[in-house]
Amino acid sequence: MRFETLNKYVLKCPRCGFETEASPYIMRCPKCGELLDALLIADKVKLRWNELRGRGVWRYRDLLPEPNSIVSIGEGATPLIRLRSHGNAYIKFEGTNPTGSFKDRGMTIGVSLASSIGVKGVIVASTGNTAASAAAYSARAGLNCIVVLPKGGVAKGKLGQAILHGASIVDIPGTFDNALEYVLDTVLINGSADHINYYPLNSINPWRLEGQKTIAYEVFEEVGVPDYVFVPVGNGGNIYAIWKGFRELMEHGMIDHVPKMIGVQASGAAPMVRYWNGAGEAKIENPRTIASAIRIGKPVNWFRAYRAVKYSGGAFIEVSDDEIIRAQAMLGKEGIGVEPASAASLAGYLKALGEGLIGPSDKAVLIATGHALKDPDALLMGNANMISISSINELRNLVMGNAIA
Ligand SMILES: Cc1ncc(COP(=O)(O)O)c(C=O)c1O
Ligand SMILES: N[C@@H](CCOP(=O)(O)O)C(=O)O
Repeated sequence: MRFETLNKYVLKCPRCGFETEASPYIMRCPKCGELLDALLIADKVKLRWNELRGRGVWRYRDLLPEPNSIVSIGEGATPLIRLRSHGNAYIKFEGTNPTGSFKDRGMTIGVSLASSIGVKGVIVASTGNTAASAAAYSARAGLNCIVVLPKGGVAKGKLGQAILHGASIVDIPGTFDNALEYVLDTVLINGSADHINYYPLNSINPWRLEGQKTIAYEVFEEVGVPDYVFVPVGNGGNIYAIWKGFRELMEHGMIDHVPKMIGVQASGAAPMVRYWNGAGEAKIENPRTIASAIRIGKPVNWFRAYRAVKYSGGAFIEVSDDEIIRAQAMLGKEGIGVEPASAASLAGYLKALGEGLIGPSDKAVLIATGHALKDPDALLMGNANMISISSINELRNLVMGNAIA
């Protein structure tokens, strides 16, 4: 069956070269099992960069799937904020997306596609943000949504969002890696989801990642090609998507090189760093970190993430939970509220600067993937500037006087 909405794409296996007509359902290579890349066919793309209209993800529709009807809540067009403390570093603040994370860029494409192929609902495994986003977009589309979560492993804000948007919440014992295994074993047969009424929208789905690649397009419009892009890495889809976006700009003659992609992981959950350093497979058991969004031991997109870093000339680095929390507080002092996983990109940037991996004059974009309100417990662990008073006079003294530093 031919899918008109995807007709400017082909699906290709990056490992064995298998190629097939684009389909919303086929996600893994039927020959070797690798995740398939959705590649634009150059002569089917009519890119009119100077005529781009609108804001956000769909501004770049020339380079995206084009479903008949679009399910959108206003995703993308996030601010790029220059750090006061480090003038060559810019925060791409994905926390301003409709559900507070970069996942919305992908869900607008994924849920639009799900809607146009006529499934009953969507299904995801999640550490929380994918669940919140899938729940909101499927509610918008009038589709059911099943979210499979590691019991006790999801921050309250995200769980609350999934509840608010009416998702069916299934929790399982174990980690996110177990949850994803449950979902993939349920929905994929020979790498395809064509037999099932619930459309999988984790990052194995190459169409969802097409939405996330628009981060690269926005960065390009805002500051050109930075020297480095720092990305927190969990399941590994986002760093690949951003690299793919820059690669496509290069393939269409808009730029002549891509930025070096730096994948940042928490040291207790750093399978990509382990693989990068030649210390074993990109897998660890029992990942541990305060940054629950990236508490992932077996990144399903490990090969995609690896290619993004390797072919851009970047690196994978790890940061401790203390460094993450310090970076979160530092951003807080600049008025930018991010959840712990998102602060990993600043923590990684500071580490890379400190170790001389990058220089202070290099232009770096740090992807701040999710909003601070996602994880209120992490915020409440910080040192509060709380002062208890019991009279108006005490407040007057504070305001008039010297009691507040
Ligand atoms: C806030 C946040 N940051 C970073 C990540 C990591 O992204 P990826 O899984 O695409 O590597 C996730 C989810 O995985 C996330 O929710
Ligand atoms: N942090 C993610 C983990 C799942 O990643 P996905 O990109 O495969 O959906 C989440 O928010 O659940």
